[in-house]
Amino acid sequence: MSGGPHHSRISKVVVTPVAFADPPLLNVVGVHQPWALRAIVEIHTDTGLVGLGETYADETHLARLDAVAAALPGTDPYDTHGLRRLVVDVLGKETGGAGASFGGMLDVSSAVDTVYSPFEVACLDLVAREADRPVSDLLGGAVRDRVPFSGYLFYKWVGHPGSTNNGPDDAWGEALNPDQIVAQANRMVDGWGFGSLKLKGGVFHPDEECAAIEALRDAFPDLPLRLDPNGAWTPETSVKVAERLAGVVEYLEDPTPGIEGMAQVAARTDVPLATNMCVIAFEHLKPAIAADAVQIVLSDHHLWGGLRRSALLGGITDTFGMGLSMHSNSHLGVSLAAMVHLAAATPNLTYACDTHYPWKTQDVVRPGVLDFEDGAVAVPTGPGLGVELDRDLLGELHEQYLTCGVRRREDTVYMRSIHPDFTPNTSRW
Ligand SMILES: O=C([O-])C(=O)C[C@H](O)[C@@H](O)C(=O)[O-]
Ligand SMILES: [Mg+2]
Repeated sequence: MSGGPHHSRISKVVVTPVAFADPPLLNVVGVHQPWALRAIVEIHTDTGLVGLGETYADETHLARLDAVAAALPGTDPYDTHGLRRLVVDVLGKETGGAGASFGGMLDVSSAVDTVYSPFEVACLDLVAREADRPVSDLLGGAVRDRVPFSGYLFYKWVGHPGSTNNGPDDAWGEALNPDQIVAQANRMVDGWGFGSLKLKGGVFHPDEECAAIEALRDAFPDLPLRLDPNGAWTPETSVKVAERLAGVVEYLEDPTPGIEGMAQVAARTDVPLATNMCVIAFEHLKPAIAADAVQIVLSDHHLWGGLRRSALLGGITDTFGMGLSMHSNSHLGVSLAAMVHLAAATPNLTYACDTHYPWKTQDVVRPGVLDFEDGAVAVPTGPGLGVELDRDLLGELHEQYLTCGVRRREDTVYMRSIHPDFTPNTSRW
């Protein structure tokens, strides 16, 4: 028998959809449903290791994850280029070559990136566990040992009308005016120690949202502030808001939709513009840079094709003298761990990252690793991502998925079930 080393192979892949209680957070397209969905990806090897990933769980996406999961056994967890080719191949077959949209908003290459991401993260978790090193070491090593996050403020209702999850009212209370937003910010800062704040806008007239930012400035004179209306304003309105909030916000995020609209605004203000809407895939970088449309890109490893491609994005923004920040969606601890390792190993990530983490009351990972102190999470130093699944909690949240009835994120549909005349506020003001 030859005495060469045994190279681990993927033996089994499990994708578990989960649902967790989500408060009624308002945004430009509606309101969060009572349940947020995620999928937890586990990749097992024939050497007995398990690597973890986390992603969205809309049913179209889930079907794609399952198709890739079925094709993975026997492959090499170190071969992430091979993994990507496999995802392209599987998605091509699944869509009959007709193209693949994700959640009705992303194009083919983004669907590949989005499906590839949790498998890549799980493979890196595996490889790092095998090497007994943290994932950040696979990304070039941590350049910081703590990753700062911003407190993510939302306008919100007191509770979900007619829903029993979270009880009729959640612990956060109503936030529909500047005083209530300041109260919410106090709770965020007191509980988590955040050193910067982001307000999700696009819900009310821009004058009201500017007043909320000004109230936050009065209440927290030293904290950097951001406002993100997700494209609710015209370029003209965006310029007016930028004039009003110049020197108050560190950046305005997606004030208006599209690279062209953002470029019109950028030409008329010195307030930096950030985006996680008009630059969401590599092919958007060239036109955005050529038009000088955005000064800051928000990375997101779930959308940009995993941790290594997000690191590549960091290199590109650095090359072109752009800022880099990090976007989030409602997520659990596996995603947070991956975000922390990526941020730790990205030298030019100079803004505090976004996170929805404080809004959730349930998780699938064992507690004690990802604690917020002074608004930052210490980079896990154990092997891999550094987080372990709690099988009981995973089972509980999977059961919630099975019974909750939600199968995709539909903020507008849910809002219309409460306010039938609602139309999304995109470019409304
Ligand atoms: O920065 C952003 O655009 C987001 O965080 C997008 C999210 O979907 C946010 O609007 C939300 O959770 O409602
Ligand atoms: Mg945004």
